[in-house]
Amino acid sequence: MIRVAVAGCAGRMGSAVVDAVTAAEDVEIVCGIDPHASGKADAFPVFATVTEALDAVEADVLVDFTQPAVVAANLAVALPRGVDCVVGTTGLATATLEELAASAADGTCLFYAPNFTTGAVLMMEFARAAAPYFPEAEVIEFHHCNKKDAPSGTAVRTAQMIAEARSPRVSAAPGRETEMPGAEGARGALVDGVPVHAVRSMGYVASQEVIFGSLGQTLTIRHDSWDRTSYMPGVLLGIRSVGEREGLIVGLETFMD
Ligand SMILES: NC(=O)C1=CN([C@@H]2O[C@H](COP(=O)(O)OP(=O)(O)OC[C@H]3O[C@@H](n4cnc5c(N)ncnc54)[C@H](OP(=O)(O)O)[C@@H]3O)[C@@H](O)[C@H]2O)C=CC1
Ligand SMILES: O=C(O)C1=N[C@H](C(=O)O)C[C@H](O)C1
Repeated sequence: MIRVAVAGCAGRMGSAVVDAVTAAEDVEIVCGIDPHASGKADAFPVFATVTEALDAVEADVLVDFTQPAVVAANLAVALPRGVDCVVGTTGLATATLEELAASAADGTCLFYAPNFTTGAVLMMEFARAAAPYFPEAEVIEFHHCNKKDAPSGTAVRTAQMIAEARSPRVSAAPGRETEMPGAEGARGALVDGVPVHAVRSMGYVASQEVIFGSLGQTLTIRHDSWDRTSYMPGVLLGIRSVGEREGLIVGLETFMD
């Protein structure tokens, strides 16, 4: 049995992780961590902080779906203790992930996936494949209105992958210089040179379009998560895989066949 602690266990993603881990036969929840849910009667103990949790309970893996402002502090407690971390919380800079991984005990893995759905991983891989052939590329991401970070972690990773793969030719699409006074941001935020547009609305879980353009043609790659169960096979794959790995790993594709 892989013993799992879930940080953010009362949240939208954390509660879905609790359900998925509970339903799986080879993994078990040993505790949850959530500041406003701690002490509530449950099938497992819930603590207010990761420190309290790991002082009280033996865990092999910490799964973190919390908030951009708190995730680094949670990982800074777990990694030096040798607890492998499976992280879905977005908003962490690559440099911060590298620093946290360097603080880990020997043999410990920090696994971060900006998106745990197979479909989004493929969308990013298709975008990487298309990037060399299209001079223009823009990302539009659509999320529920409770999301705390913009742009999304998936959009940032997509833009990075496009930037790495595209030819050095400069885009001919107009940028900030065309934005009208009072409408700054109309051309999106530039992430590694790729314009990213963030839509927030009731009705969405998570969707993204990557639009490529060249002479007389566009190519649109779109992915939709309609339900948070879409992330759970990827989260379970991460939990089952980190025990065999060490150091920083970014992206679910590392563990996909
Ligand atoms: N990688 C992926 O595939 C996905 C990533 N995400 C990311 O996961 C994160 C969580 O999203 P979501 O579930 O929607 O957010 P929620 O706000 O629904 O859940 C976050 C939970 O974490 C709790 N929390 C706050 N501080 C701490 C702490 N220090 N320790 C433990 N728990 C804490 C919150 O409590 P309280 O509200 O009381 O403060 C809340 O219950 C976001 O960064 C989101 O972008 C989301 C979906 C998929
Ligand atoms: O907050 C969310 O909901 C999601 N966050 C991740 C991100 O920022 O990319 C993954 C997915 O888009 C859902």
